[in-house]
Amino acid sequence: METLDLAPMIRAAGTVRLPGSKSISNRVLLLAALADGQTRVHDLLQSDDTERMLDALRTLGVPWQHDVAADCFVVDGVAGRFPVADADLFLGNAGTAFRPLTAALALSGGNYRLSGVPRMHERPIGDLVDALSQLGAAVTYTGNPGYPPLTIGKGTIRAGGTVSVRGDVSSQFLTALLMAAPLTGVAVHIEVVGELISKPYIEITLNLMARFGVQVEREGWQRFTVPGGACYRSPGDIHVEGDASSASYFLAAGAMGGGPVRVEGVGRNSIQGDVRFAEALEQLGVQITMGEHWIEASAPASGRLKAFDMDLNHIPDAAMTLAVMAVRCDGPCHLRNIASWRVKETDRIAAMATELRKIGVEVEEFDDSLRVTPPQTLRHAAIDTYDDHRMAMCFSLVTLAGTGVTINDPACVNKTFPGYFDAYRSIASPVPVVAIDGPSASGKGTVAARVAESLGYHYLDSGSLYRLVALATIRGGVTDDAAIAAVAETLPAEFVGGKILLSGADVTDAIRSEECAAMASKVAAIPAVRDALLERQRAYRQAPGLVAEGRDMGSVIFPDASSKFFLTASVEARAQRRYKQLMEKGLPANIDSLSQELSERDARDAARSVAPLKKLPDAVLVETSDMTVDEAVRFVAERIA
Ligand SMILES: Nc1ncnc2c1ncn2[C@@H]1O[C@H](COP(=O)(O)OP(=O)(O)OP(=O)(O)O)[C@@H](O)[C@H]1O
Ligand SMILES: Nc1ccn([C@H]2C[C@H](O)[C@@H](COP(=O)(O)O)O2)c(=O)n1
Repeated sequence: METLDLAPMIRAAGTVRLPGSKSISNRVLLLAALADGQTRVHDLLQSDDTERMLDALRTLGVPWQHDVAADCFVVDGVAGRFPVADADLFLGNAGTAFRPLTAALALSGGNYRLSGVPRMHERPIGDLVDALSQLGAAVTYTGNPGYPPLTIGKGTIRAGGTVSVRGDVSSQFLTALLMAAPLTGVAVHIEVVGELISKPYIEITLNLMARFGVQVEREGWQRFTVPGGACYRSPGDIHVEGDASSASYFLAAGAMGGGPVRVEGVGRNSIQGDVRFAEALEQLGVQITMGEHWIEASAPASGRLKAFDMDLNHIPDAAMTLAVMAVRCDGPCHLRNIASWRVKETDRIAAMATELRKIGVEVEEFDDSLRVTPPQTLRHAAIDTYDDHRMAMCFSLVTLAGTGVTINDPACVNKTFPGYFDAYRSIASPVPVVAIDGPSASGKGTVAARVAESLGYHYLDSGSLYRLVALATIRGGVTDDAAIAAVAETLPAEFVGGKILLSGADVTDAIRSEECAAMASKVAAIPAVRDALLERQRAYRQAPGLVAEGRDMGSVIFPDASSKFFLTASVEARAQRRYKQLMEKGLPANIDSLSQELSERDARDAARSVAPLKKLPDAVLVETSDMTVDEAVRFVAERIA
């Protein structure tokens, strides 16, 4: 499985042009296909879900082409009758393709077989099939009753009458019925049973049907009438708005990372319900400004995101973004009325709870709500994404809450936003790292500590971690690699006020012995030890920045470091420095044996197979043999990017 490591971010600001809305794109494609005349669709979302719809339309004999020069998709409508009357359609996990196509094909008088990925076969469709049956359609389940896959036969469509459909599981059932109703040629009255959820999505459907010439009459949200004889006519050109759900990640980034972050493609006049995410952000104190086609978000003036308790039924997709923002709020947050999460790409309530807990958040999970209590600190975790694009995009935001994350299967964002991570990195700036590597006694510790102090950055002496493992190993009499790695995994070390503690005891001087240094070099060659210490070292990357020194800071731990240095000096110069250091501490020393030990240690550190000591091509070489400490510090400080 592919994974993506995201560093902790220090701020977010900039502008993102949004990809087209998934909900609008797939509705427009189907309406354009069913319409009379040619439609030129501009700004169509190009992603897995729209590809499923485009593939299906091609299989059904609807002519369409991508006019690359004009940057639009041209669909030649079939005026309500698909040319291919017998076909197999695979629709992946695209609910916005599966439900409307089911309805349109069920009322088309052909024979079709519709299937998807395993998760699609777990997503209920029974309420839609029941409603279509009331109209005389012949739809049967080929797997579990109530779920795809489906077989559609030639039904006998009944004239007039009223059909009822449940509105409290997925609003896509009503959308599908509404869009397909004109194919019957007769008036169709639809009554919604139960409280209609996600109403803004129905507004999108009605708005787009009107753009294609079909006006639906409605009485509140309970009763809809599609008039008899209604048929779709192409509006000629149609523009797809930017995706308001995708906008939520960037607006949240502006709120969590300072901002301003502007999204272009949706704004004040959007027909998408998820633009109301901006109102939800305002309740958190976020500063929002809006134009006709853009929205901008900046952090609250107070600097604190306010805790919230909100009914989020009207913005179910964007609500996921709020669940992750809750980790930075100033108190427990309750997300209510989100039961529809359970039947989306995955059970999003369960998935969100599981993954938030991995990063150290306290989460209470209820049937239709989530309560999130922000922790003092977050920890790094590998986030499972459940083949759910929104899980991947949401969890990128924890990088603005003080920790890095690993996103498993990041390509799942292709469902709606193939370029998501590039767009995110274009507005989010990683916490800067100055990586200083080099051999023993080259002066990297001294220089790194001074540079960190002058910049006000955190400081990581990575060698001390290997020395601590070495000391624990010596003291515990541990010899085999697996046991040494286990020591590294659970190393009970603390850094308190300039002192280094192991199991609570001060070992600041003990880890500096030559015996410990030699052992450190040996345990550092064990791959499992290095793996065990990896995230522990990365956790030092915190705002406002980090200066990290060791052997593999620039190559393995922080390969994206903003500045990299390789500090070195001749063996003679380094042996002299170490000799002086020991003499000052009143410890016995011998120049020749120090030279010998340094050379052996350098050779071992440079020859090992994992993370060997070496100068990277992108590191600045600092030859300190003839430099004073002050000169070396100045040399580095002047070259920090
Ligand atoms: N440019 C320099 N000129 C003279 N002495 C220096 C210079 N840089 C460092 N020193 C001295 O050399 C000694 C070793 O330096 P330091 O501990 O910083 O090296 P190091 O590379 O971090 O070593 P190790 O990897 O063993 O921890 C210190 O006493 C330090 O003051
Ligand atoms: N990033 C690091 C840091 C240290 N080591 C190993 C190699 C050294 O011999 C030993 C002690 O380091 P020092 O305190 O002298 O910097 O630890 C490493 O492999 N990778």
